[in-house]
Amino acid sequence: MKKFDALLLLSFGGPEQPDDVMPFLENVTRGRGVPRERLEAVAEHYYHLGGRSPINQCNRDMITALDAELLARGRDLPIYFGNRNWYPFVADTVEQMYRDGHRRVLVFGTSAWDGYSGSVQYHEDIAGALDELTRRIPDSADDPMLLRKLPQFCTEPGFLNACENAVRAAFESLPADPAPRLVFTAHSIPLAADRKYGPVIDGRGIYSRQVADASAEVARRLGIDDYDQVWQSRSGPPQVPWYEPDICDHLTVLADSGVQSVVVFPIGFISDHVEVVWDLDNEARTLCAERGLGFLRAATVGTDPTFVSLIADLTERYADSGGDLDAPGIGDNGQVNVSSDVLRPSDTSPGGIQNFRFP
Ligand SMILES: CC1=C(CCC(=O)O)c2cc3nc(cc4[nH]c(cc5[nH]c(cc1n2)c(C)c5CCC(=O)O)c(CCC(=O)O)c4C)C(CCC(=O)O)=C3C
Ligand SMILES: [Fe+2]
Repeated sequence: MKKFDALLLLSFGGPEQPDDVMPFLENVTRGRGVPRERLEAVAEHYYHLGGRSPINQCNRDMITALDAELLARGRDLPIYFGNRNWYPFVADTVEQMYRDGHRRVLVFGTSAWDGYSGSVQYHEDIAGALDELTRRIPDSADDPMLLRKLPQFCTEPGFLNACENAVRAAFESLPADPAPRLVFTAHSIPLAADRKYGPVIDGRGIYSRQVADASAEVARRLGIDDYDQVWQSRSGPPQVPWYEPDICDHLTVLADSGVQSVVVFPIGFISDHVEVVWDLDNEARTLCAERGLGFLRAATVGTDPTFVSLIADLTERYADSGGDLDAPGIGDNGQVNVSSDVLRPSDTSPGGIQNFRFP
């Protein structure tokens, strides 16, 4: 039986220079009904940052940190980098991995959450890249490749620990009195989109419930009873309902109600990309400055050793437990041939462990 012998870090991608911005945004929004005006407004955010998103560098930093951690554990597992929306595109990376001889590949996706954007869309990316591989290298059918997507990690203690560390560090850097208000934020999505990925409980889909549950758990660990969990970076046509309140509207309400300072923690994202450095560090911070509301944005989990360690744990947990090509592909949740001693209850959920193979 072949062993998993490489890891693919699969992410969103971002532009590297001003000329990349519009083509990148067109890739992101193709077929998604985002109004042109919203696209142009978002392009401005990227231009303000020099036409460059920090996301690719964040991911490269993660690869460096993870590489060191895996080596320290005695695992020599090359890590490759592929994206959905910009270079290096995942189909090119998967082709390169194939040409380099890898046939059993683990995939780490850079979103913690279930639902379409965080999980299903990454599954589509993997399936699409494999499909493309069979066109680019028709012979690959005779010597096929298996990609195994590691599970969503929003309930993993390693992730929650890293979140807790980030928020605690923010609070410790501020005077304790008056206590700042803790505000969690994540990417808003349309209510209808959320309800497509369940189970739906009290009208909410899995993504919004996971964000609420993870926020509650981080607050509980910190002994904070009173906090808010809000949304950010809404797009889409105005008549379509998305999750609210928006972070900026909410900060206005807090300022009006006499709150003096806030710690904003972007629990929805793992690195300091544009939604964080523009929407929070710029828009939300400016609004707070105008309102006289103290603002501190807690760090994303980034390359916190606790978080890097979690990814290494996930890698090790699933690397040694079978890579047979007769394992079921996507849609066959719960039947992937992971040995039962490592299988977690959440592995059999849609965001759990998934094998993808040709075709
Ligand atoms: C849930 C979620 C995550 C978290 C899960 C995950 O991390 O994957 C996430 C992450 C990200 N979203 C990002 C950027 C963008 N998202 C957009 C649009 C949208 N996001 C959505 C949801 C999410 N997005 C949705 C429902 C849309 C509407 C269009 C659609 O239904 O797909 C648009 C188009 C313009 C606009 O409308 O804002 C852009 C440019 C970047 C990269 C930032 C950088 O470049 O540094 C990252 C990490
Ligand atoms: Fe997004």
